[in-house]
Amino acid sequence: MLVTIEGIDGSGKSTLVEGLHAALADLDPVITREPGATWVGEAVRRSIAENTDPVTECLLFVADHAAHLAHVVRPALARGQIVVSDRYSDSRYAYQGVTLEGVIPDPITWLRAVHAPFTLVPDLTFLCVLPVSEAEKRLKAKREHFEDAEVLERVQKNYLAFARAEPERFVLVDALLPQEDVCGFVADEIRRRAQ
Ligand SMILES: Nc1ncnc2c1ncn2[C@@H]1O[C@H](COP(=O)(O)OP(=O)(O)O)[C@@H](O)[C@H]1O
Ligand SMILES: Cc1cn([C@H]2C[C@H](O)[C@@H](COP(=O)(O)OP(=O)(O)O)O2)c(=O)[nH]c1=O
Repeated sequence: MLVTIEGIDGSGKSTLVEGLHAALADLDPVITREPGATWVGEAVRRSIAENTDPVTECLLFVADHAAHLAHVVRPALARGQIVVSDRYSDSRYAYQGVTLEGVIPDPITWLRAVHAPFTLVPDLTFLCVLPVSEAEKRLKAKREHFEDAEVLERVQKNYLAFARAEPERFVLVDALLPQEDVCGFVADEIRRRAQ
């Protein structure tokens, strides 16, 4: 079973995934992430740091996804393990759908077409949702660089549209709840679906 965790910067994904290590330990899941599960992530980090052009950055994110699938996700699924990924293909559709606006016509359709021949669609996707103002408050306390509020609003709008279009795959998570409640809810839902 392939489970993905999505949401805007500061929505609590890393914190949630950290909690899932303990909460799901008996299921022995492979807990992984995009970008950065393989060395290709280093190229992505560099492109983010150097503010490269949006097409180059997008294609590096896609390369990171391809390497993640080939070297981590597919082998783990073949071994019968549950895979939980902090960000996955929907991050591209939501974020690069915004960054490629005005650069490539209909970017989300293009992004889906680029992924379709080689990606694996997740069985279950948790979307952490909270007001952008709250995410920014959390991020300000934590780090220097993050997307600006206007971009995050548009990214979250994309995510919510994807969730409406695929209600059987997406589960909305109230990211304003305390960390333990978020983790408990997600862990219970993964156990229920894994049966
Ligand atoms: N449920 C929560 N309630 C309050 N603060 C949270 C919650 N989850 C995470 N945080 C805090 O918000 C900040 C961003 O969380 P993080 O997990 O890094 O988000 P993301 O990985 O989605 O960017 C961190 O400082 C974290 O401690
Ligand atoms: C995986 C992915 C991430 N991103 C963005 C989201 C973040 O702003 C940045 C780094 O991702 P990440 O390290 O997951 O940041 P965070 O912990 O805040 O969620 O890259 C994309 O734009 N496209 C993608 O496909």
